[in-house]
Amino acid sequence: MDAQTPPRSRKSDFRTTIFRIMLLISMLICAGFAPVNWIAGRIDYALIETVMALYCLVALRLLPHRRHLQSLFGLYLILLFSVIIYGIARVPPQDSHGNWLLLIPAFSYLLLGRRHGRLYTAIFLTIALSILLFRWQTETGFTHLSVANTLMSSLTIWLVIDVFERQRINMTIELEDAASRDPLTGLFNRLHLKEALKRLQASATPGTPFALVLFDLDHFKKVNDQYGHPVGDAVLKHFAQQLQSSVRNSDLAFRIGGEEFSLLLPNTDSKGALKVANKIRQGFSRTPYQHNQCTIPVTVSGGIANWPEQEPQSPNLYECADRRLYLAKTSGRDRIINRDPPQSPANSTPKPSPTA
Ligand SMILES: Nc1nc2c(ncn2[C@@H]2O[C@H](COP(=O)(O)OP(=O)(O)OP(=O)(O)O)[C@@H](O)[C@H]2O)c(=O)[nH]1
Repeated sequence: MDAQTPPRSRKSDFRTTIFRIMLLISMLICAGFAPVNWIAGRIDYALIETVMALYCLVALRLLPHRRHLQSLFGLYLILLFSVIIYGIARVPPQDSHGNWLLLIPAFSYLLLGRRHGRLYTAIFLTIALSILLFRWQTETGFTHLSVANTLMSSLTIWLVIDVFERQRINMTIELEDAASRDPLTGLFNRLHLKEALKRLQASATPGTPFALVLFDLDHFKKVNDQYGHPVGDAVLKHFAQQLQSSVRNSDLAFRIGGEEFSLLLPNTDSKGALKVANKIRQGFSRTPYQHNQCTIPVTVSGGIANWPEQEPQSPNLYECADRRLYLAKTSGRDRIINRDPPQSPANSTPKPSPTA
C-alpha cells in the first residue's frame, strides 16, 4: 500500500496510442513486402512477414480491452526485431536494410520506457550488429563506409533516446509532484488527498486501520485582519512545518484549503490518531508564530475518522472527520474530537461537508 506516490499520469494511454500507429504501419509494410519476397523466392522471409502482419491484426483487435498491454508490446517488439534481424542476416550486402536498425531503440523506449527499453535495445541491437560485423568479415560486397554508417547511426540514436527518456521521466515526475502540492506550504494538496484516500481505502484490510484527521485553525480571519495577509501566510507555513515534523515518514500531511489541513495516518487506530493530533494541537499552542517580537497565538481544532469503523450514518470518511471537526469548533475550539456524541444522530445537525 503506497499512499505517498503522487497520482501517476496515464502512461499507458499515450503508449497505447503510439502502439496503435506502430501496429497499423507494421501491418501495412509487412503485408506489402510479404508477396514481393514470395515472388522473389524468399519464402521464409515472406512467411515471417505474414506472421508479423497477422499479429498486428490480432493486437489491434485486443488493444481496446487494455489487458496484458506489456505482453502485447513485448511480443510485438520481439516479432518486429526478428523480422529486421532476419533481414540483416539474409539480404545482399549492398542492400540498405541496416536503416531499419534505428527502429530498435526508438520503438523499445517508446513502448517499454527506459528500463525495459534499454534491455530490449541492448539485446536486439547487439545481435543485429554482431551479424552485420560477422558478414562484413566473412563476405565480400560490404563497404567499410556502409557498415560504419549503420553502426554509428544506430548507437547514436540509442544514446540520444536514452538521455531524452531520462529527461522526460524527470520532467514528468516534477510536473506530477507540482500538481499534487500546495504552493504556499509545500504540503500535498486536496487533489492528492482524494487520490491517497482512495488508494488507502482500496488496499486497506481489517488488520490495517488508518485514520484521517482534519485540522482547522481557530479564528484565523482575526490574524489576517489584525496583522495582514502576509503574516497570515507565515502562520499557515508555521503550522504546516509543525504538522510535517510531528508525523512519521509513512504519514501524509495536506493543506486542503485556506486554513484547513489534514493528515492521513496509515496503520493507526482511533486512539493513536487522537494522540498524534493532540500532540500537534498542543505543540502549536506552545510554540506560536513570532512576528517582530510579537507572539501571534493561534489554536487549532480537529476531527478524526477511522477506517474501519462502524459508522452507518457516514460511510464517507471525509464527511465523518468533517462532522467531528465541526463539533470541535462548536464545542469551544482548541480540541480534537474522534467520536460522535452519544445522543441520537437525529439531534445532531451536521454542517454540509465538502467532499475531499
Ligand atoms: N493569509 C491567508 N489567509 C487565508 C488563506 N486562505 C484563506 N485565508 C483566510 O482564512 C480565513 C478563514 O476564515 P473563516 O473561514 O471565517 O474561519 P476562522 O476565522 O478561522 O474561524 P473558525 O474556523 O470558525 O475558527 C479567511 O479570512 C480567509 O481569507 C491564505 O492562503 N492565506
